[in-house]
Amino acid sequence: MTAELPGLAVHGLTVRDARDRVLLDDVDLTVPPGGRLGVVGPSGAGKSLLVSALAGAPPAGVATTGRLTLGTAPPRTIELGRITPADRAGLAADLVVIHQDSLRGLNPCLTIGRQLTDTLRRHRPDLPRRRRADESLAWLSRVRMSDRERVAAAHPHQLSGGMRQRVVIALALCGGQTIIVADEPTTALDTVHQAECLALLDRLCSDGGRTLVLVGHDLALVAGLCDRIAVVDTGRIVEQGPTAGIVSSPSHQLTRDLVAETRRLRNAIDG
Ligand SMILES: Nc1ncnc2c1ncn2[C@@H]1O[C@H](COP(=O)(O)OP(=O)(O)OP(=O)(O)O)[C@@H](O)[C@H]1O
Repeated sequence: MTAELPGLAVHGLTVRDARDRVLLDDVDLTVPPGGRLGVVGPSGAGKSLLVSALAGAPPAGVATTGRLTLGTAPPRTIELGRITPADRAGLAADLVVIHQDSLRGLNPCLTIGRQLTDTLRRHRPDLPRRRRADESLAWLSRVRMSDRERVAAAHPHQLSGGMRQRVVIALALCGGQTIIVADEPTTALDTVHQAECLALLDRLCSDGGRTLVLVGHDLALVAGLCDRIAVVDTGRIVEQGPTAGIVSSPSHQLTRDLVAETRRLRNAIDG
């Protein structure tokens, strides 16, 4: 990756449903290498559609146009309206999605250890086979699993929701992809586990210099991790800029409402 290339850029992303209703409207977003973009918006704004388009996997029944550029050297440009199998393989090598529902990110039939070694085999073929099990355990330590041998031997349903989400983070990061797209990665968790998972994501992304797109509806949570924020409403980016500016002087009414709600909650907690 070079400094001139974006980590990730999407241009003119438009998604229409079968009745030609526009669900995402000419979305442009750019994240520099190692940058962190938060995408915030209310329910139904189009956040999940954006994530699926970035992953090159729009839902069936919608028509997608636009261009995705991944700033690897050489840069990879993908026409989102006609994704080829080679595009999909390239995307999977560079970008990984963390979903809000940990069960969706895990195979219920395989142990956690097996899922980690399979991911390492697929994405890090350079890693000798005999080292995969140790590397899997090392990733379980990195996501703060105290009893990592037990976790490695467990199936997903034998773990708590917070543990599963930490496993999902380990699985997403162990493959070495440089771009992480996290779709409300902690929504299903209580606030303590939320904070723990976000701190992990923060640290592990920093360690690897990874590019992060963090999608969510909670402005405070997203602003805590990201250097830029884009606000999405009914399929459009209504405002974007550095986090400090968005929070201190929001210009769009939706952003003002989100900031006011965040302040109200903080004041209520502070008493
Ligand atoms: N497969 C689909 N076919 C048709 N319309 C869809 C499809 N998926 C989503 N939509 C519509 O697109 C709009 C945006 O949906 P999306 O799921 O992206 O919202 P969201 O911002 O992720 O909401 P939430 O925060 O509640 O998950 C909604 O009006 C939704 O009904």
